Amino acid sequence: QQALPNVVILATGGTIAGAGASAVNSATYAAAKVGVEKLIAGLPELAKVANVRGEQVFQVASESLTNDNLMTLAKRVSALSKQSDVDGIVITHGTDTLEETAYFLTLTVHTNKPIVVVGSMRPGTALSADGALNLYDAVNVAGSKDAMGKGVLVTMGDNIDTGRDVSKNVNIKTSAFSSQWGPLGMIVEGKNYWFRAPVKRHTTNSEFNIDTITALPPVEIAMGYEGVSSVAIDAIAKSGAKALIHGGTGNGSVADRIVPNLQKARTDGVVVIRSSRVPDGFVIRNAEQPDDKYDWVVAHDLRPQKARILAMVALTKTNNTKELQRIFWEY
Ligand SMILES: NC(=O)CC[C@H](N)C(=O)O
Repeated sequence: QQALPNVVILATGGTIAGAGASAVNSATYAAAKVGVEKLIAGLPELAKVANVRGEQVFQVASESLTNDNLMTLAKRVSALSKQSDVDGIVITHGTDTLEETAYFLTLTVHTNKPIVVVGSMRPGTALSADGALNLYDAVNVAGSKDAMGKGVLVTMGDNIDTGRDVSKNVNIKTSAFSSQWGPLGMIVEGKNYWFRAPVKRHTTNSEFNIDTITALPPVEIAMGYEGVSSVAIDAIAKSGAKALIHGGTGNGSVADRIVPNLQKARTDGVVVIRSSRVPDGFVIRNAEQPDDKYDWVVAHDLRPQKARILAMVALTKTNNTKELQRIFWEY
């Protein structure tokens, strides 16, 4: 149909493509089973709001996605976004690492067109499955002119969140996804209701571009906890990692006994980035630890797994810690 927007669904697997043995299997099921053609055929309402076509990019549970997968997906999104016969792109994705992929696309794909990442918490075979409405919402948003220029979006549970801010904060429940700074809006019966817009740099305003990224450097994460030892930090420092994200306690605090190990990692050329295991709030530079003195970077409000994504992308351009800190403030 002429009047409808053209939306491409890139399917990667996850529970939204999952199947259980019976309708009561909401938690015990196999992810990444149903192909994109079947997903589209199972939701005839999509054809009323967009000309939809699908591509099966992967068929995996998202915890198994690799950096290479991430680049393959982003390059495909970028290529499609340049096509005049594509108005918007939806990526169906497992929810476990959806927030990381959404942030990666936010940082690296240069387009104004809506890109929407979506998943579900229950397989389509389950009672009260959430995937159908989430996908319907995603296609609606991807085909909407008013969603243009807002970066990469996530439609879960009627909300429209930014790919940057959103995280999986609950497992099991369908209300799994939220952003500490709030959603941008809601979608109800196919209509978008916007309440705010993102201020962090994204997509067309990003200094990073997937079209010119050929490899992502290894970046690892070490957690902070009572009784922490230097085992993880020392192993990471020796592994060839270009950066180490420390998911510290509280405001990114670091146990005094492992500070020398982190200092050594830094002296040996590993970028040390202080994040926090506390989901919300943000890490203050030179509070808890003297970051200027140690030449460490703070992760702003990014959780360790999001800080890792930004660090990998930023390190494709620079390993200067002043530049990296600027990047962590801006994106
Ligand atoms: N709800 C889900 O999508 C989780 C399924 C699976 N662990 C994944 O992330 O792909």
